[in-house]
Amino acid sequence: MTIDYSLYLVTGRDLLPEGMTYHESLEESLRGGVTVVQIREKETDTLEFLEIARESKTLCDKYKVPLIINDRVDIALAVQADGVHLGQTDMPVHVARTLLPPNSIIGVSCNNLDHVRGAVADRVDYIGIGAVWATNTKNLSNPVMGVRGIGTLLSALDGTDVNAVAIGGIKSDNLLRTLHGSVSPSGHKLDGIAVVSEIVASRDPYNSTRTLREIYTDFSALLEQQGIPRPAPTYTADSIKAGVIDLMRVVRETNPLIHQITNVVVTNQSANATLALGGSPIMVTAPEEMEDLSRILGALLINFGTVTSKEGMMLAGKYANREKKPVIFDPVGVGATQFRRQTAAQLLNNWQASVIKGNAAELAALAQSEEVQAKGVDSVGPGFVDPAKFVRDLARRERCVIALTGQTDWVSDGMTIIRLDNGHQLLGKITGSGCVVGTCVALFCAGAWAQASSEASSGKLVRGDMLLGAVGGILALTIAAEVAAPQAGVRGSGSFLPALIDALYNLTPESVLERARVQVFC
Ligand SMILES: Nc1ncnc2c1ncn2[C@@H]1O[C@H](COP(=O)(O)OP(=O)(O)OP(=O)(O)O)[C@@H](O)[C@H]1O
Ligand SMILES: Cc1ncsc1CCO
Repeated sequence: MTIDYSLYLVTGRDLLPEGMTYHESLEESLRGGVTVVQIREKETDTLEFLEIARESKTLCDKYKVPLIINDRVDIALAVQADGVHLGQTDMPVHVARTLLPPNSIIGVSCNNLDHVRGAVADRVDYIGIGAVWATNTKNLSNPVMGVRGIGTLLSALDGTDVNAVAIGGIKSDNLLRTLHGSVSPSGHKLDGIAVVSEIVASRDPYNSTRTLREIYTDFSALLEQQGIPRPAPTYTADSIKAGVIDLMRVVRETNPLIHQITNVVVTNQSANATLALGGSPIMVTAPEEMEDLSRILGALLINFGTVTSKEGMMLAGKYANREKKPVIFDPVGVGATQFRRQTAAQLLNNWQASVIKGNAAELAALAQSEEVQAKGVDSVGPGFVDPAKFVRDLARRERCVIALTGQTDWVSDGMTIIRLDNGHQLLGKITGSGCVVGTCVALFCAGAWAQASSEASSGKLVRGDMLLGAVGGILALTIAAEVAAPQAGVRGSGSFLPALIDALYNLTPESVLERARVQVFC
């Protein structure tokens, strides 16, 4: 039997809001579009469970939705349910199979690779993987694995026809993030998501279900679109330059608020660079402020050069994702310490970056490559043998734009690769030039966000062309450096910095068009 796992409801009567009957809640969620129903009644006596199962079966039949019973093979048999869902300590799959009619659906809960391998060997129909997020729902005491954990387990399903549903704390405000992030490095995706309290505890289960359905459908439509090859070439060097000067105009006209959680070394120069290019900086770190800020900001920059509030970084990215705002991540010195490696992994598990920007050593550490070595926050040595392939592969793995900085800058969204050859060697002589690149990228991404329509971002985790935003930010700073360095007052790196801010302030579209050295590879 083939079933649509996309919106899998797990019931739990203990979560029903006061005044809402089980029957009413289930019927409303079926009307709203749940595609599978699992009844989970851990504490209920057999007779009561049987009654609930009968009532559910009648309702599910009415809406032609399959009914799965948690744990109790006898109840599934008694009400002729479509299948059972088994936990790791419930009846073994092969025993359940001998008891159930042929073609019954069998699903198993998995929270580690051994569970998944076991389920594949047992030829189950689907696995439930979780918990994705922390949850208060009773009976869901599985370890929280985050979207990256889900992706790792999905790898073990490559080449099989076992379906996968993620479970644990999935709500309308993290669904898109869950769907985008829960992908294995080989590209294996979820077949559905299981929801408990967002629907069962809702006073309006019909509309709660519709909202989840809409998000799922938009995401699926986007995936289908991505399967269709793009007409090549989508970008040319000229279209990139024209797009960048247009973003420069949008930034100056819209004066976006750029929220920057950055390091103490560069905070002042980053705020001044933001103002010089026409944006408004806000450099706050307190976790309590993140939700309010997410609604008004144009882009968020998270630079962990000096981590002062990990919680603030966690929340800021989460809320920015919810608002489809650009999130620029600069994992400064990520390879330098174990703490930094762990923090980067935790942050990327919590939110989706729109652009990850770093020097060769930082991006190598993020990609777990030994090819480039670090000295604290600096990159040492000649860099990657094949930087174009490196940025493209990392962009595919992280499903975001990657900007690799250095004497030559490389940017990719996983399809297009762009090489940029502007800059000046004095940029390497001031601290935090890479950090200010991150600020400029955030500004141009905010411009891209302001320019895009909300319809065009349907199903996407961020609104606007982040590839163009990343290229724009890099070109603005590197071209400003070329303009600043030969100025009469510049006698070394000390006087270079204020001249650089002046050059950002006076940057003209003409000088960007004239100087930009852009090469596009598709
Ligand atoms: N020798 C150079 N010639 C031209 N441009 C350079 C040179 N060095 C750096 N740049 C430019 O400076 C910007 C910052 O790059 P870099 O890779 O040095 O950052 P970073 O190492 O992260 O800096 P920091 O850690 O100080 O913030 C890049 O966009 C790059 O184009
Ligand atoms: C020097 C330095 N140390 C931590 S962050 C930073 C700024 C450049 O990355």
